[in-house]
Amino acid sequence: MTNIELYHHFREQNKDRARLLIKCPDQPGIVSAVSTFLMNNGANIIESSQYSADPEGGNFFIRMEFSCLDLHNRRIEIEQSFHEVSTKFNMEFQFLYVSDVKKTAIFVSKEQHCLMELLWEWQNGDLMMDIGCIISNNENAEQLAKSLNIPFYYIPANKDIRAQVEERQLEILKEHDIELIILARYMQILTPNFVSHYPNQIINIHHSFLPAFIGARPYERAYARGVKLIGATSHYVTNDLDEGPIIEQGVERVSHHDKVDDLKRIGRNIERSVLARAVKWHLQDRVIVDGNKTIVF
Ligand SMILES: Nc1nc2c(c(=O)[nH]1)N[C@@H](CN(C=O)c1ccc(C(=O)N[C@@H](CCC(=O)O)C(=O)O)cc1)CN2
Repeated sequence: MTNIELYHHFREQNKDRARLLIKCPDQPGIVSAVSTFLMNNGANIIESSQYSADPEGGNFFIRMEFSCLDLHNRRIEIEQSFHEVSTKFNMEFQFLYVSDVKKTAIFVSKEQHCLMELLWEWQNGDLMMDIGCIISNNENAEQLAKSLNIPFYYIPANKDIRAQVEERQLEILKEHDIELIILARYMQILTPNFVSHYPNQIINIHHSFLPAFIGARPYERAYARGVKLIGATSHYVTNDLDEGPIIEQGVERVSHHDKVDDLKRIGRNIERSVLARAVKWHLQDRVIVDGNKTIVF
C-alpha cells in the first residue's frame, strides 16, 4: 500500500478507538470508577496500564485504550459525561482518538541517518504519523524529501539570526497545523519562545547517554574521557539544553580500539533506533510527562 492508502486504512480501522490518559492523586477506587464509566458507555477496554508513584500520597497514572461503537460521533457526549468521574477524583485527563494521526514536522541538519530511519518506518507503516514537512538548515535532505512528496524548507540558521529563523519556522509549522516536532539531529538550540509554542511536543535525539556529555560534540568528549559505553537519549525539548524529560535511551559497548569516528559509527545505529522507539511511543500516546520525568506505558 502507498502511504496515503496506509493512512486512510489506518484511520478507517481505528475510527472507533481512543486512549484515555489520566493523572490524579492516588486513592482506592480509581481504576474501578474509570472502567465502570467506560463499560456504562458501551466501551470495550483493549489495553489498560496504571502506575502509582507513591501509594502513601503521590500521583496515580492510567492509560486505557478502548473501542466503542460510533465513537467518532460520540466524542463530545462521552468527554462531557466523564467530568463526573474526573471531578470526584480531581483528575487531569485527555481523550486521544487513534484516528487523529498526529501532524508531524521533522527538523534535520547535516546528518541524515535519523531522518532516514523515521522515513523508512513511516513508509512501512511502523510510524503512523502525518508528515507535514521537513525543515532543515542544510540542503542535503531536499532530494530525499522531494522523492517522497514531503514539503521541504531550507532555512539557513546560526545563533546570530535565531529569532528570524524561528519566526519563519513557526510560520511554516502553523501553516501545516503541526502538533509534533521531531529533531532528527537538528543542531540548533531552540529559544524559550519557540519551545513555549510546543510544550512536550518536541522530541530530540541527543547523541550521548544523558546526563553525560550534554551539549555539542559528545562523541569527541566521550573519546577523551575513555568511556566503555556510548549511548543515545531521546527526550522532550525544554529550555534546559538536553535536560528535558527522557523518553528512551540505548547504549553499546566500545573499547580502547575505537576512535572518534568509530564511536560516531556505532552511535548512529543507537541514535536512530532510540529516536524511532521514542517517536512510536509518543504517537501511540504511551508517554505521560510528570515533572521532568516520563511514565512510558
Ligand atoms: N531548547 C533546546 N534546544 C535544543 C535542544 C534542547 O534540549 N533544548 N536539543 C538540541 C540538540 N542538541 C543535542 O542533542 C544540540 C544541538 C546543538 C547544540 C549547539 O551548541 N548548537 C550551536 C550551533 C552549532 C552549529 O551551528 O553547528 C548553537 O545552536 O548555538 C547543542 C546541542 C537541539 N536544540
